[in-house]
Amino acid sequence: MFSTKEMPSPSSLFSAYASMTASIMLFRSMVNDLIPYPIRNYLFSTLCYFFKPRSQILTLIIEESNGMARNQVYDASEIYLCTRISPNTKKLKISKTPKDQNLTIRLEKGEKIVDFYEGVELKWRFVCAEAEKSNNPNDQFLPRAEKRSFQLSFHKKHKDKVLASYMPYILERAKAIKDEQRVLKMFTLNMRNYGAITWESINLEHPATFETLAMDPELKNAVMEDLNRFIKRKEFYKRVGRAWKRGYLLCGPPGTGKSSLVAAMANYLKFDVYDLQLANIMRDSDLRKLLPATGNRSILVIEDIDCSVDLPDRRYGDGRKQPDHHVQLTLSGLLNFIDGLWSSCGDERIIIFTTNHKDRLDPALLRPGRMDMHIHMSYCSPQGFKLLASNYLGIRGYHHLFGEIEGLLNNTEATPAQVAEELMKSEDADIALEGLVKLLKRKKLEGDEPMDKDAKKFGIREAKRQKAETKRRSPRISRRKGSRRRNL
Ligand SMILES: Nc1ncnc2c1ncn2[C@@H]1O[C@H](COP(=O)(O)OP(=O)(O)OP(=O)(O)O)[C@@H](O)[C@H]1O
Ligand SMILES: [Mg+2]
Repeated sequence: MFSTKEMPSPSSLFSAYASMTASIMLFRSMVNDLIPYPIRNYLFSTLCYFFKPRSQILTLIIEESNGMARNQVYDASEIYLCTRISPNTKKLKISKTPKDQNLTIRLEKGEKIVDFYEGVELKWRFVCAEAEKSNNPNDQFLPRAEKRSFQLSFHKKHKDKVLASYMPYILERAKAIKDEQRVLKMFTLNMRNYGAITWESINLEHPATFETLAMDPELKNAVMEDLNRFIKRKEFYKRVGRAWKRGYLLCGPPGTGKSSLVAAMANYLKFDVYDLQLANIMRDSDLRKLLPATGNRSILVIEDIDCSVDLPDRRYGDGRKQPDHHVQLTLSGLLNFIDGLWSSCGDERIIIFTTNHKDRLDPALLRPGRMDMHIHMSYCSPQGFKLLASNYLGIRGYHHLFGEIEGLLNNTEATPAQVAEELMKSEDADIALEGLVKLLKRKKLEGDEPMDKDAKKFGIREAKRQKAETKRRSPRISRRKGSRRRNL
């Protein structure tokens, strides 16, 4: 403790302060005179660097484009953040183009979002700044472009986790969201003038799914599992040196759901469909052009393979016979194309052949290893009928006509298409099911149902033979013009 006597007087304190200030000013003016400005500036910023309190926050800047190319991390973040919008978000931009199925939601400038990943807090901010002025005098009247970016801030100690785990997670999630919203395309052949042939696309809006498909439940599961395995095995295919492709042969009578199954597969995998109508292909060179022009993640479908190939007398669309190099497009020729050219380009491809007559197919197609899975679509079973009744009429449980219908289905060959058609005739379940009972009884009376198993097999074979015979006799050109029903 100071006694009052020992305390410095205010006048001595003031004079000490005045002399210190004078010395500092003298020192400052000496420094200003002796040390040039850039060096002073450098020394000052270095001192600031050492004495500034250290921030524990790391901020990543994710810009929209990386020079000329778009930044995939930005696009993925934009998609991902739409799923993380909290009630605290104040402004959002929404839009929808005619092509979009859903509303597109985007953050507005300056909006913030807080996300949590494995216990780490991540703060996102959407930043929108005016782009730098262009030096090009022609651009001076154009509106200044915006430079958009996301700023992602988090504690420095999580840097590795964010870069190695959170970022890949965002890319993966964004891909899954995009796949879900993807509008599938259906490509068909477009004949141009002078015989040029190209793919033309429309949106594929076929509503068939595995849930709505009436087929043997075990077979349905087997197909779905096969597709799942195929999708997951990119690395496996690479390791064993095989092209990442899979082939299915769908066979069964007309109206058993082959085309519906193709659509269900496309909807399930979110793959585009390329419908290759072989009857329209005149030249080998068309195939060479068309097959590599198909996209990844797609299904190449060749319907009715039994009647599309081995046309010995292919003509131009106008009926003129092709001059010297008249082409016979054989199945083995096509398979060679598929094995060679098609296999060497692209990934995640599926090829599907459909046929009503497996027995008429070239053995080359049936050879083991050629098509990975043979799927037999058959007549409507009692189980299949129940699924259709539930889908079409909303009957989930019991109906008094079920017993009779199931009995009739066991003894008649009604296709799911025929059953579905009857069920669509009335919204009243009683009326629709009575209609179906009548149809099945009529089919039974007409003798569709043979007495025993062997006779039944013979009946199917005979019907097939007759149908094939009719087809063979009909002029080919009319088939090419589209007399075959295309359901996809
Ligand atoms: N298994 C099924 N499950 C549900 N609906 C089906 C089934 N099979 C056929 N249908 C109905 O019948 C219609 C025709 O079926 P689809 O075109 O799939 O038969 P397909 O086997 O391809 O016949 P085709 O051999 O004549 O090409 C479908 O649009 C669908 O409504
Ligand atoms: Mg079909």
